Amino acid sequence: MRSDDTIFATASGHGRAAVCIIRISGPESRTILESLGGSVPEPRHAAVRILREPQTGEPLDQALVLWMPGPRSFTGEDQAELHIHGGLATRSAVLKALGAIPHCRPAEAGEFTRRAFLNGRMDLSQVEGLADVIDAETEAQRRQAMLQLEGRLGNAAERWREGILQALALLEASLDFSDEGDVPEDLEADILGRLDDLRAEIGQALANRSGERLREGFTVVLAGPPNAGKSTLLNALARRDVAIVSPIAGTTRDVIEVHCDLGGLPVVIVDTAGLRESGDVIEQEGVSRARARAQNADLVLWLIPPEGAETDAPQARRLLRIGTKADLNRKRHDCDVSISASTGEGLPQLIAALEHEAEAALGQGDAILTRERHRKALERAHHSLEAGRTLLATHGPLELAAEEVRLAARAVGEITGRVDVEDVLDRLFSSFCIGK
Ligand SMILES: Nc1nc2c(c(=O)[nH]1)N(C=O)[C@@H](CNc1ccc(C(=O)N[C@@H](CCC(=O)O)C(=O)O)cc1)CN2
Ligand SMILES: Nc1nc2c(ncn2[C@@H]2O[C@H](COP(=O)(O)OP(=O)(O)OP(=O)(O)O)[C@@H](O)[C@H]2O)c(=O)[nH]1
Ligand SMILES: [Mg+2]
Repeated sequence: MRSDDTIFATASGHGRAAVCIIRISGPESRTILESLGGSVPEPRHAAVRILREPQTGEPLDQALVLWMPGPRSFTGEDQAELHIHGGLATRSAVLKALGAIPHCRPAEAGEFTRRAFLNGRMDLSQVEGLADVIDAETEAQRRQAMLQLEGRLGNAAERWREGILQALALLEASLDFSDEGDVPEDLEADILGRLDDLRAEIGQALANRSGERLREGFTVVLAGPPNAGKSTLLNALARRDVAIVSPIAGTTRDVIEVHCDLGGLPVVIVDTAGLRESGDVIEQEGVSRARARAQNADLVLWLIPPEGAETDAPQARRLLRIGTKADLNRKRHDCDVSISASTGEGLPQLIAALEHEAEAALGQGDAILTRERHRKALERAHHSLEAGRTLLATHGPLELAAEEVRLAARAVGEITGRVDVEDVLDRLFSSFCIGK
């Protein structure tokens, strides 16, 4: 796709709506605004215009228009916005008129943000933060994403990279000045101190895994024998009728996921097939999916009906035993919590326990790293710093020590995209919606 095209897209939702925003970015933006709206308003000041079909002069709509010349715009290039009436025919008429303008084409998913990145308006970590702001479903996710969009991760990564490059400069200088390959003692101690400090800081960021989990949500799998009341509990927690409930054992076969907000924290509740040996191949497939999900869950709720469970609980990282159907007056005493999804008894306690578990695992958004990509890059940096400092301390070849430090700087640079990250870009930008 040509990056000197002028691109346009609907930036608002796609149904019938009160107002629809069409955004335009690229060199033809000003000309387009003139040919549709007659005249261009003051930069960044909204003005009302009648939009007309450029060829025929036919009025298409009344709109609020914005002119945002580059580089002081979201994309860093000339941008315009049309805030039109949100009817379907209005939208297609305006989009059709735009499509007929030379060098002007519909935008690809994430292309506005890609241009903002390419024009240096935001770094890669901020682009990820923006994607997460759009996808945030709970308050804690929004807060974490917003901190990343504001540059918390990017600034830390840049600071680390500069520190590593300074240590590298000292190392390279000593390489040039020492004929024996020996670094003066005080300089060696200085470089070692710097490398160790950086390694410790990066190690600290790596130690906090809660950012990734907050981004993805805390996964709770409901598991238990058939008829234990798993789907009934899912419906109660979701407060809507998501899963089919019946007195027939083996009702649920597919894995059903519901995203919940528990006290601002994202919790994904997963209903699964009741665990039992079954001759039915479809049910058996459901059972093996249930076991797999339980194994990967942050928490398994093992639901035990009054009559008990014939099967053992599945393998799980963490498991709470929940006695179900407490209203049947046959309460079990071998459980962490007793509930009745019919009467609501015990549900507040269960929800409080879930909130507590989620909070312990997700923290309060104080983690700097939020994706596996960040962790992988910093693990490589950490490893190279370690290798570099060991080579230096044991008077190994200085060239090799310098190379390790160089690798560390490059690995940290991947976080902001200051070094080649081509493979990451396509995947990241295509995860955006069209118009962003
Ligand atoms: N109508 C509308 N709302 C929107 C956006 C948009 O593009 N259009 N955004 C986008 O998706 C977000 C806001 N993002 C933006 C970020 C920077 C600039 C910008 O032009 N910044 C200039 C300063 C402008 C000024 O100070 O008046 C700059 O940083 O130099 C614009 C939008 C959310 N809301
Ligand atoms: N009395 C009583 N009955 C319940 C309660 N919870 C569920 N049931 C009933 O138990 C039966 C099974 O409930 P489900 O929620 O479908 O059980 P399940 O664990 O999802 O079962 P499978 O999908 O077959 O594994 C239904 O008839 C429910 O109405 C409860 O708290 N009290
Ligand atoms: Mg079920």
